[in-house]
Amino acid sequence: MTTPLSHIRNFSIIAHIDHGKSTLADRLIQFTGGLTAREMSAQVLDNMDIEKERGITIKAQTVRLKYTAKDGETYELNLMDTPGHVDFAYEVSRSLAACEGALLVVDAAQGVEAQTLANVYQSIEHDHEIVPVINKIDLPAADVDKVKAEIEDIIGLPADDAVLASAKAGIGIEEALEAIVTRIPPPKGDATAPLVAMLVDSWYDPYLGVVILVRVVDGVLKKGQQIKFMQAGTTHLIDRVGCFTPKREELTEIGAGEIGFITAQIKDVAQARVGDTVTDAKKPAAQALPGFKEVQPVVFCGMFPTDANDFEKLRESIQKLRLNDASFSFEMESSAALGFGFRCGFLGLLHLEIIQERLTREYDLDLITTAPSVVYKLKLGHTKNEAAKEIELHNPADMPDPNRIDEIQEPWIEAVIYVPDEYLGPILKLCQDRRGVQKNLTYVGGRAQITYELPLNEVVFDFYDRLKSISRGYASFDYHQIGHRPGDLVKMSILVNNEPVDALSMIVHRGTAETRGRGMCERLKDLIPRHMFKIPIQAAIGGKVIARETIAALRKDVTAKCYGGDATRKKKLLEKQKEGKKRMREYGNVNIPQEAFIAALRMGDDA
Ligand SMILES: Nc1nc2c(ncn2[C@@H]2O[C@H](COP(=O)(O)OP(=O)(O)OP(=O)(O)O)[C@@H](O)[C@H]2O)c(=O)[nH]1
Repeated sequence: MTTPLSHIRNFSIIAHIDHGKSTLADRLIQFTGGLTAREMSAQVLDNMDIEKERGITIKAQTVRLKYTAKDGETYELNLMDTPGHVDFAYEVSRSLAACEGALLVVDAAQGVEAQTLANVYQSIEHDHEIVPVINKIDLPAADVDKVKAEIEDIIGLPADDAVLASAKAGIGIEEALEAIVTRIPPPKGDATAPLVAMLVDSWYDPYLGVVILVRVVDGVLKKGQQIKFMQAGTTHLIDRVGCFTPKREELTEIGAGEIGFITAQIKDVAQARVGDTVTDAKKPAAQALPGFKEVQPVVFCGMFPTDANDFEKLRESIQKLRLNDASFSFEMESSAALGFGFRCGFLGLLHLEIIQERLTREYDLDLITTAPSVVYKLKLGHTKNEAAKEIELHNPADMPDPNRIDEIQEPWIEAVIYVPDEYLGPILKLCQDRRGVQKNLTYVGGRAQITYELPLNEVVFDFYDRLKSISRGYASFDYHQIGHRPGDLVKMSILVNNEPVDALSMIVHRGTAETRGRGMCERLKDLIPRHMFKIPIQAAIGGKVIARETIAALRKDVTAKCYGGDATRKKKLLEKQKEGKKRMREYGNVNIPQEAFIAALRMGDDA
């Protein structure tokens, strides 16, 4: 038996990072008896190690709670946890589409922040009923009245009846549950219509294969049913249906308005894309649900094993990770200097770092990650043998002959930054330095809301970190892509000991090339250890060197006395010095430590 629509409530919790979403979710689970105190681990919804360590939610999870309200009725509450970082915005959007309402958690000491706003607007777009929850009222710095005023002024939501809570201390939990039942509307749907369900999330489970989270809109999903994914066009036989309480529980069916999981002997998450519509294969719905969007990786980098013998291990590990994350892409790549590896695509730099960290930590791999790059569009003129064409460039090392390039286009974003007044000046300078175009600037209650258009390339590497450090953590930031635009862009090569290092080459704006080149050389100078010989580090555009640093020799330079002598003699001497040394990853005899590749891109204070 499925629960009647009137007794179902589907809601998510939206919040800025660290405002207490996961802690509140855990409390709701605990209060409704989903888990005994002993079963509650530190945080049940954030179930990946890295999520716990970084304190961020990556994959959306849904928990079904049974709550007997003060009206004496028992309700089925489906709580969706949503990721909080800009890199995972699409997953947030899908989760929101599966709900009728949201708890808006705002930190009583921090107040409304940019991510809160971005999520609230999305939630409002989905016609949600939003219940403000002012959390962390136990903190000495809590200022409930100020936060209420902010919710009303900035977001435009009535905050008089906001729930006052401390998720940590367990205050206001029942009030939050009552608000869910009384203020959030039940789902609408037609249990007798043909099956229409939204694919909200999918992940790989070693025992069950691909697990798919669905929100049934109309009809019923049953074990043994033949289903069809309308976008993918594939059909599958459902072998399990169930829900999480948060323990996995098997059911016989998931009815209209409900959220639950299915398995259907699917091997690869790429076959179950978030946003697809699930219908009955024999009695399909006339129309798919709106809003399906293929998520595209925006940041690319190469990943190579430090030890060439680990290539197969890297391939297997990447394949395993990909099983659980269809938004991450990879293809084989070979480089003269680095050997065999993979070119991988990510939703953002945080996504990249998470995957890199998992490969290193969970799969015990020693990796070299090349300079991340966004995707450029190139217009190429015709040659004797080839017609004019447009190509996408994922790897700066593949840049064609500049003479053939008619135009280079780079991706742009619109960013909304939210910052207390006193940090406004430095933030505007940062945006300006990153080639930003200011679109809007408004003040709301001592804070500025700034809208900028920026080239993604200038944001991807360390913009977020810089923003946080300039504003002592108070600025917040959210963005979406707004398409490609032509730019005066050039490829900058980095030469270490006169050898170009492909993995460090990057595409830069001509106007900032010199500053960037100088910055790169200076940072590399610190990152590369001293060797037996002097190492020139140069940044060059085409054949022209635009910046240079030199790493002094560690001890007496044995080649110094051969100036004017021939190159082979120099080489012999160097070979001799190298004898007996461990083989290292080398570029023209220079060993570059792996952290140098990303670290060199962090632009620091100079840009
Ligand atoms: N003092 C106090 N601290 C709280 C309260 N609720 C949560 N915290 C703390 O705030 C920090 C962030 O809480 P989380 O629940 O992980 O925040 P989150 O919003 O889920 O963060 P993301 O998953 O990154 O979006 C943790 O250190 C919590 O212990 C509260 O009511 N009072």
